[in-house]
Amino acid sequence: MNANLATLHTSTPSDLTLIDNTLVDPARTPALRRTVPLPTPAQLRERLPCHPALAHQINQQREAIRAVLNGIDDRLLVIVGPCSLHDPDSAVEYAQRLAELAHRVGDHLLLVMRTYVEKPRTTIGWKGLMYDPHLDNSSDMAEGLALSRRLMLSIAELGLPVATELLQPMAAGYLDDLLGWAAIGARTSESQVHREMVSGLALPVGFKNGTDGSLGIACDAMRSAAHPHQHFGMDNHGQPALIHTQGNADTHLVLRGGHGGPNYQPSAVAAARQTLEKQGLAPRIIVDCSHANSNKNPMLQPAVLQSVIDQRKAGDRSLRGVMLESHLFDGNQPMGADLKYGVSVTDACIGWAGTESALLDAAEAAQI
Ligand SMILES: O=C[C@H](O)[C@H](O)COP(=O)(O)O
Ligand SMILES: C=C(OP(=O)(O)O)C(=O)O
Repeated sequence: MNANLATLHTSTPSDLTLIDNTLVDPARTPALRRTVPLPTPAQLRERLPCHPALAHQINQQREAIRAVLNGIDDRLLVIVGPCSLHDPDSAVEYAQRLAELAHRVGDHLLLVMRTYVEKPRTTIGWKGLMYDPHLDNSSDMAEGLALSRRLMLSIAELGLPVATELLQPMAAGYLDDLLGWAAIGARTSESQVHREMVSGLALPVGFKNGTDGSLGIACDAMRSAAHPHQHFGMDNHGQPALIHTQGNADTHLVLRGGHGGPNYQPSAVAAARQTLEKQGLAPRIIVDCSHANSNKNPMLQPAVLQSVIDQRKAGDRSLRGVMLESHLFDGNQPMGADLKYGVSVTDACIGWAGTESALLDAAEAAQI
């Protein structure tokens, strides 16, 4: 017999043990999978409630974002903030500065804070505050969920609309009542499960083009999410459920560039607009000034923002908003023991000084 085959582990029926009504081989299964119970979305919402006045504010913010996306309000939507939140103190300090700036530029720009607590990874890496709030691979997700919700509540209390990427559909119920806007990222726009989830969300959602630059998956996503779905899911009490959704009419395209380069230039935006129109989709476009649109060089983001403003001034009203990755200080840093305050631990960001000046310039340019 082949020596490799002889060393293969083979279980006999008597080795099998009943765990959770499933017969498993205990010599193998525990090493592959371990489960830790988490609170349900309803339990977390009860512990950290969104009180009626705040819920009313969030509904009004969703309406304001819809009005911008639909061209009823001529302001530019600006979804701005850290690539990821990793430290509550710097997140709140950032939010305080942004809330103050939001008032100053509010006649021309509608500011929404990126409050990203889940990170999609190309391969592996830190997955965000929700998954690993102590930043040490201890993966205290119960604390991560609570901390994420607490932070979003604090940011919303400052009067800012809250934006995030919804990456894990089962986690959406812990946070979605606090969101003014959400993104489906480049790595998940093609996913049926995400499209189903979006079809049941009562908020505006941007679908990003794929990492290869393809618009088709985001357009398909918008068409799919506009429809009612019946899908498998979990209700807010943690019960597996058949979910019936109504369809979401408030989706839009987010151009983030791709492997072939940026797609914010006038020719790329015109092509995107035509693609949307050909498919009967509303020409609502947001440009992500970061990622492949800035070749991951955060210092190029203001130039991308300027191009969007110039295109709007030249008459392109399909451009309804921008995204910027911004933190208190420029750049990023590797995850480690001595983290610098206010510096991103994921993608490099533009610092507050550069952010503030780019947004003040944008507001001024919008009035001319
Ligand atoms: O915006 C963040 C990153 O671009 C995204 O999470 C992918 O990151 P990674 O390629 O470092 O895994
Ligand atoms: C991951 C992000 O973007 P994308 O999906 O475009 O890579 C992000 O905005 O954090």
